[in-house]
Amino acid sequence: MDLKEKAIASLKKHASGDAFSRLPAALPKASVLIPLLLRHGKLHALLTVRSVNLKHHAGEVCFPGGKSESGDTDETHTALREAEEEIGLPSHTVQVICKLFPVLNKAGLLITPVVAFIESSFKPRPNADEVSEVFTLPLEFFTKEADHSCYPVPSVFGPTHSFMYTDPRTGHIHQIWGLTAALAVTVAALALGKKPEFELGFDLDDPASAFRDVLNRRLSKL
Ligand SMILES: CC(C)(COP(=O)(O)O)[C@@H](O)C(=O)NCCC(=O)NCCSC(=O)CC(=O)O
Ligand SMILES: Nc1ncnc2c1ncn2[C@@H]1O[C@H](COP(=O)(O)O)[C@@H](OP(=O)(O)O)[C@H]1O
Ligand SMILES: [Mg+2]
Repeated sequence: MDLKEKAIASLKKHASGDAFSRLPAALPKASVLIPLLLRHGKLHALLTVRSVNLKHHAGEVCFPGGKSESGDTDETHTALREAEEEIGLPSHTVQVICKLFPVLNKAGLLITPVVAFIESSFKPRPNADEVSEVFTLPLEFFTKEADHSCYPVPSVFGPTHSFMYTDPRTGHIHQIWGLTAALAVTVAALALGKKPEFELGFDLDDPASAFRDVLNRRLSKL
């Protein structure tokens, strides 16, 4: 099996399917697309920098995504629609792999991560109202200790992870932390079949249990 096939097989083992379709319908929902691609024979992930003019998470690094709209058929549709709106990613060129377990953010938004492969030749067209920059980085970056720090402050699940990534293409230094870092670490570990060099805070052999526990704890407080 090549790198991409291995990643797909491994990610699919952790697919949540529709296990969470019976959560309270009143919970506001959002999706993020975690776009993976092959570059120079390695798996990479694509991230965006949010416009500084946005009301929420201004200037932060995040995956393409956003809130569910009434016309969306499901969580995957939301992720693909948002990625098309934000970075001009044509939905028909995306190979969706699976949905992972949803996470509840501090604002009470239930966020479903949708993992997908995109074409290596994709050229982003950022929508300047929402996205100021798009960059890709090797997925294995999220398994290394070198540019990583961890704070005991609880994030969506486990402690808060933070990475400082210097993009060799632009020289820009990006901080990737909180929800986005947690998702990136999880997907990197699953797709590469490689435990991070640092303590993650949950069992990688069964991330679903960690997600479910945190979600149930948060839901019981709503
Ligand atoms: C997917 C969102 C939650 C909603 O999309 P939209 O704002 O409508 O475009 C998006 O805001 C998002 O991905 N936010 C997280 C960005 C991030 O990871 N920032 C780091 C710290 S905040 C955090 O960890 C999560 C939290 O708020 O609980
Ligand atoms: N054309 C536009 N101009 C400015 N902001 C826009 C916009 N379209 C969407 N937004 C804002 O961008 C944010 C993300 O939207 P989405 O969920 O579609 O990704 C939302 O704001 P906040 O979440 O910051 O309040 C939304 O109001
Ligand atoms: Mg968005």
